Amino acid sequence: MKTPFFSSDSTTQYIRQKRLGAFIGITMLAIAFSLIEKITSQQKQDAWILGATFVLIGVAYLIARRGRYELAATSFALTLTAMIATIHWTSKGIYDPAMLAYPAIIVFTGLLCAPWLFVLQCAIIMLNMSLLVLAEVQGWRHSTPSHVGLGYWIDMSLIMSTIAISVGLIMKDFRLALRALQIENLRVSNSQKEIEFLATHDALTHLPNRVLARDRCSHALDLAQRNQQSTALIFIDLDNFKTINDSLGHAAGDQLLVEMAQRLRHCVRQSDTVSRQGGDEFLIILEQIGQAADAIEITQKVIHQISQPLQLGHLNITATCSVGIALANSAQDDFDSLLQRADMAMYRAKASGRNTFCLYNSSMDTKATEQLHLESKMREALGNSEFTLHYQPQFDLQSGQIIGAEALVRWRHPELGLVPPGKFIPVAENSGLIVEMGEWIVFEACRQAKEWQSLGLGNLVMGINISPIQFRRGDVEQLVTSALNATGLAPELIELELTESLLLEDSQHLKVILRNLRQLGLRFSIDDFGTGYSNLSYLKHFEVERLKIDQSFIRRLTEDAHDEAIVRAIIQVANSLKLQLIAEGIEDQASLTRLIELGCEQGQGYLWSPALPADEFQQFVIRHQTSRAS
Ligand SMILES: Nc1nc2c(ncn2[C@@H]2O[C@H](COP(=O)(O)O[C@H]3[C@@H](O)[C@H](n4cnc5c(=O)[nH]c(N)nc54)O[C@@H]3COP(=O)(O)O)[C@@H](O)[C@H]2O)c(=O)[nH]1
Repeated sequence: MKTPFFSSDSTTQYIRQKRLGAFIGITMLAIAFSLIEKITSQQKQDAWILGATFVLIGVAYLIARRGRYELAATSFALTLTAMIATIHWTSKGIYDPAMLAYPAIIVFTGLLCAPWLFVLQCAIIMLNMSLLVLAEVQGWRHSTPSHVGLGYWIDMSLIMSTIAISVGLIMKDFRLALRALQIENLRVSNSQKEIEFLATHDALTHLPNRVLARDRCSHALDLAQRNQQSTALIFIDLDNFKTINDSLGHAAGDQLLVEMAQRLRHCVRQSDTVSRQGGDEFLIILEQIGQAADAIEITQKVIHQISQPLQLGHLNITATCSVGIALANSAQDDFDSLLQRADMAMYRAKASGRNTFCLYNSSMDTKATEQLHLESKMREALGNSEFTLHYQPQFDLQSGQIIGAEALVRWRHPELGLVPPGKFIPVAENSGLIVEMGEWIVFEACRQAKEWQSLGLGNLVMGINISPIQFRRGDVEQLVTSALNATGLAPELIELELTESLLLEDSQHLKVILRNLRQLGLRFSIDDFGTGYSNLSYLKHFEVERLKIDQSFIRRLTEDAHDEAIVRAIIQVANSLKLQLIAEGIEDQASLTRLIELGCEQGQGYLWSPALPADEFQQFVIRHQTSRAS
């Protein structure tokens, strides 16, 4: 139902209810005064009418108190109309001061009652006045002007003050409603501005988003074309942002992004655009630049600024970034093509060790196409069972016993032949395919280990390489648990080989997974130990059983004093941390002898055997065990 006041929301409803009470109260007071005056001046008829009206309005008041506001307002309006009409006919007709109350009653009904009542009331008043005038004109009734005296003054004053107070209240409501309307308008216009801003800007950093960056870049490309200049797109990706976010929390991550956004803004001119693409990726569009050297200079400034220390809570953090630069060099270049090239260059910068930049060149396209080609072949290979596992035996150097095997994946492609893992594992990692491939590897390695155990080959520990990407994108805990359940292999016979770079991420998520797997009984080793980082503090946070000395140190062990020094240091670290140690890549007797002298306990390498297909490995172990027994 349509309501006669501003709107039907709860605020106006409240105002209407409050006003109904006030109007009834004021009117009852005025009628009470008038009633006293009529009684004292012996105007019995008027006194009866006023008395009846007082009672009826009192009833309306009680109805309102019970929450039936519509009914209360209707009875109040009709009672007043009936009272005035009756007074006109019983008292001084058209000369009666009660005539003055009509406008107030009309306003009241218009404000508080239903529209139909307003129309009905106006019709009743018009009809009543017409009949009064008709009666006067026809001489059926003769109205005498009011006697001007105290009674007249009281009637007029009561009517006028009732109207004045009611109008005053209405004006107050009106002003309140106007103010509410203004505030609402302001709020709407602010929200509209905010929506417009967010359509083109990033909510966290307030930098232009990709939509605006695209627009600015197109504009810059047009301008550069006209002025025979170039446009550079710089793609910035913060290194290890996920680690910071995971370990310090999202609030700290947000603070870092806001700070980095400000630093980037300070690196460029006002006319250049700094944009946030999402996550930890930013873009800079350099307008009207002359040559690549200009973009490189700004990129170096960016790398320097980003690597300045930053206070996050109580920690002093140093962030770094990897940057790709692409320069527009033809009229066909657009935002998307530039972005794709800058992105490729950024990945190249990441691959070459992070905290550096790379300028795009066309050879990257060839490499990228090759990788895409390999990636699609790998997807097919997974379906066609072209992957297989080879196993390299691992030895106890004192006893000469085989203690385990490392599972190493191989790809036999029908046309490409045997593709080395060094070529396809990085592509699988970049594309995320390593997750699916890794699932197959874990299941197959567990199945094979169980089979050998059942065949009586002994309790060989199976080493399985797990890529950091599997921890980030896959569910390693779930994977290993289901592989163990499915094959029935004892968890102690599995060793997951982790990379140093993974443990350096120091993520809470990783700690939880490793702790849960350790509780199952699994072992862990650190692969390629010694190649990565001098800071070994991560060994405190992650419990591992074994370090694997990288083969690059073993290869020149007997020729290079440096390598020997490193191997000796690693052996000392392992001894003091009470960790097992295995040297990989042992190819000759001299290296083996030296390693035993230095105190290394375990080894693997071509000296004994390369990684072998499962059946050959089985024969190898049987031969080895037989020769040792005889
Ligand atoms: N995530 C996974 N990564 C895997 C898996 N299988 C292999 N890989 C990784 O690929 C890289 C290359 O592996 P591969 O070509 O198999 O080379 C391994 C050995 O064959 C080789 N090796 C062993 N002994 C010798 C030796 O005496 N001389 C010599 N020149 N090479 C030798 O070394 C590689 C051992 O690698 P790792 O112990 O892992 O460091 C390699 O990085 C593999 O990790 C997989 O299933 N998942």
